[in-house]
Parts: sequence; structure tokens; C-alpha cells
Amino acid sequence: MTAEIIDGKAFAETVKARVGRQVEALKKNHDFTPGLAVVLVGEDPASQVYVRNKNKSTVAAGMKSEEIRLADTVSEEEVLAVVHRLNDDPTIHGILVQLPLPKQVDEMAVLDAINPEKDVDGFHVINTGRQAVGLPAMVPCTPLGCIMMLKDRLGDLSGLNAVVVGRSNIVGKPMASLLLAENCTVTIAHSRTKDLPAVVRGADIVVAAVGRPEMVRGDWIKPGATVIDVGINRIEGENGKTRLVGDVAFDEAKAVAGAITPVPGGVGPMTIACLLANTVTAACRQAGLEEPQV
Ligand SMILES: NC(=O)C1=CN([C@@H]2O[C@H](COP(=O)(O)OP(=O)(O)OC[C@H]3O[C@@H](n4cnc5c(N)ncnc54)[C@H](OP(=O)(O)O)[C@@H]3O)[C@@H](O)[C@H]2O)C=CC1
Ligand SMILES: Nc1nc(=O)c2c([nH]1)NC[C@@H]1CN(c3ccc(C(=O)N[C@@H](CCC(=O)O)C(=O)O)cc3)C=[N+]21
Ligand SMILES: [Mg+2]
Repeated sequence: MTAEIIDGKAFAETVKARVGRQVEALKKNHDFTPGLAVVLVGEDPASQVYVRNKNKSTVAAGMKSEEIRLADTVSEEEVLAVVHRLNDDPTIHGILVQLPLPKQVDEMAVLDAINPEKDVDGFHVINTGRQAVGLPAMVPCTPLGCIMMLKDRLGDLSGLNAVVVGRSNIVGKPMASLLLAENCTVTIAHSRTKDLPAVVRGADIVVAAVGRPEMVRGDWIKPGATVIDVGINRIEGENGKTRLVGDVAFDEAKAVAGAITPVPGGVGPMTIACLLANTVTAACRQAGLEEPQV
């Protein structure tokens, strides 16, 4: 058996095209343009790639895009001042502060300062709590993109055994919460989990969000399972060039799974597409407009 490769890049293009049509309708019918601001602290090259991709996609969808770059020596007060300015800017409907932040800046304090209505990452505790109890919320982009790919492939997720490897606030925990809301039986595994391979072998759905290159092996995968690989790891290839790999040993897992997302071209592009979709949602809520159904 060889797994179906889930084409996150192609899926993301369809989502971005829909967002583009929605933005066009908002401009035409309401003279209204959604705006997204991304705050990038420091020079981390990977983060710069993400920010560039986001910026390009935002502009391609017809939205306003503002990019704020701050030195990695910046003080917490300066970051908070930028967030407050963006909270007060009526042309900005979405604010994303790229993580991680340098150690002198308290991440929780910065996330807490973002107006929850503009929190397109869905990382504010207000949005986390609203999502957890089933109220309308901004939902974190990476887990949202994973759910969209799972539902596209599997339809109803009710009753499926889902194992999420990783419990970060930005991926693992919200992923588990969204799978629970889809009526999965959810297990969250982490660095203290005993016999991780055995836990993963029970899964109909595996979501790997660990940050360890190719840690999840093929013989951990139940035959026919759906594997979502969130990991983005740069490793040294044979020829000295760096290449991007996920948290799953792709070739091994592909031989056993029913479907699997590749890295690159899987979860990453869907994250960006969901960010744009969240920005339109946030903008419409702030302006008191219905989201255009186009
Ligand atoms: N494609 C995308 O859009 C995105 C990709 N990413 C990528 O996803 C990955 C995870 O990101 P993030 O959640 O921020 O990472 P974190 O480092 O914040 O969390 C990693 C999690 O993995 C767990 N873990 C670490 N080692 C092991 C192990 N040996 N066995 C079991 N569990 C382990 C940790 O457990 P413990 O809590 O016990 O320490 C922790 O919960 C990274 O590669 C990141 O680059 C992240 C965001 C978006
Ligand atoms: N506040 C905040 N929100 C985030 O959502 C957030 C963050 N901070 N910090 C870093 C992680 C990582 N992340 C990625 C998004 C897209 C790709 C992506 O587009 N990847 C492409 C291309 C990658 C490449 O070639 O470099 C792919 O996988 O095909 C990757 C990683 C969002 N994150
Ligand atoms: Mg920090």
C-alpha cells in the first residue's frame, strides 16, 4: 500500500482564491479593504521566509499588508507600543506577532495585549477559551488548516482515534481541542509519554507537532491511518545543502499510511491560507459586515 499524498499547496491555492474573491466583493460592495499587520522581531532567516510568504499572499489576495520589523534587542515596552498602535489603527483588522520572541520580551504579555478581535493567530486566552467552550472564536491557523485537510480527506471525523504528538500552546493544544470539537477520541502525547510508538499505533489520525526531524517512524503508523506532519525542520543534506523535513519519516510512513501530508507543500501553505481567511473573518466582524459567500 502506498499513501495518497495530501496536496496542501493546491488546497491552499483554492482557499486563497476564495479569500481573494471575498476581498474583491468587500471592496466593490462596501468600499472596504481588510488589513493584516505582521510583526517580526529579529533576523531569524526561517521566520523571514514565512513573513515574506505571508506578505506576498496577503497582497495577492487584495488586502492591505503592513510589515513591522524590530531588532532582536527591542524592549518589551517597544513591542507593546507597536501592538497598541495596531490595535488603534482602524485600517488594520488582523495582527500577527511572529513567535518565538527574544528572551527579554514576555510572549504572554505581548499576546495578551493584542485586541482579541484582531487576534488572527487565535493565541489570545480569550480566543483559546471561546474555542474550548464552543463560542465563535478566532481559531489558530495551523490547527485549522490541519482540520480542513482531514475533513476534506475523511469527511466526518466522529469517533476516530486521533493522537496529537506535541502540546505547545500554538499547535498541539489547539489541535487537540479542534479534534475534540469534531468528536474524535483525542490523545495528547509529549516528551513524558510512555511508549510513544504504541500510543501512535492506536491512531486513525496522527498529527505530529514535535520539532524533531523524522522522529515518527513508519512502523509506528497503523495501516491506512491519516498522517498530518506539522514539523518544519531544516537539516543538512548529503550534498551539504540544507533541506526541509517534517517530524515524520516520510518515505517509511508513506508505505503504511492511507494518506499523508508532505513537507514542504503540506501544512505550511494551509497555515498561510487560513491566516488570510481569518483576517477576512476578523475584518467583517469588526466592520459589522457579513462575510461574502463567493
Ligand atoms: N507548518 C506550520 O505552519 C507550522 C509548523 N511548526 C513546526 O511544528 C513543530 C512543532 O512546533 P511547536 O509546537 O511550536 O514546538 P514546541 O517546541 O513548542 O513543542 C514541541 C512539543 O513536542 C514535544 N516533544 C518534544 N520532544 C518529544 C519527544 N521526544 N517525544 C514526544 N514529544 C516530544 C514537547 O513535549 P513537552 O511539552 O513535554 O516538552 C512539546 O510539547 C516545529 O517543527 C515547528 O517548526 C510550528 C508552527 C506552524
Ligand atoms: N505567531 C506565529 N504564528 C504562526 O503561525 C507561526 C509563528 N508565529 N512562528 C513560526 C511558525 C511556523 N509557521 C509556518 C508557516 C508557514 C510555513 C510555510 O509556508 N511553509 C512552506 C514553505 C517553507 C519553506 O520553503 O521555507 C511549506 O511547508 O511548504 C512554515 C511555517 C508559522 N508559525
Ligand atoms: Mg521569550
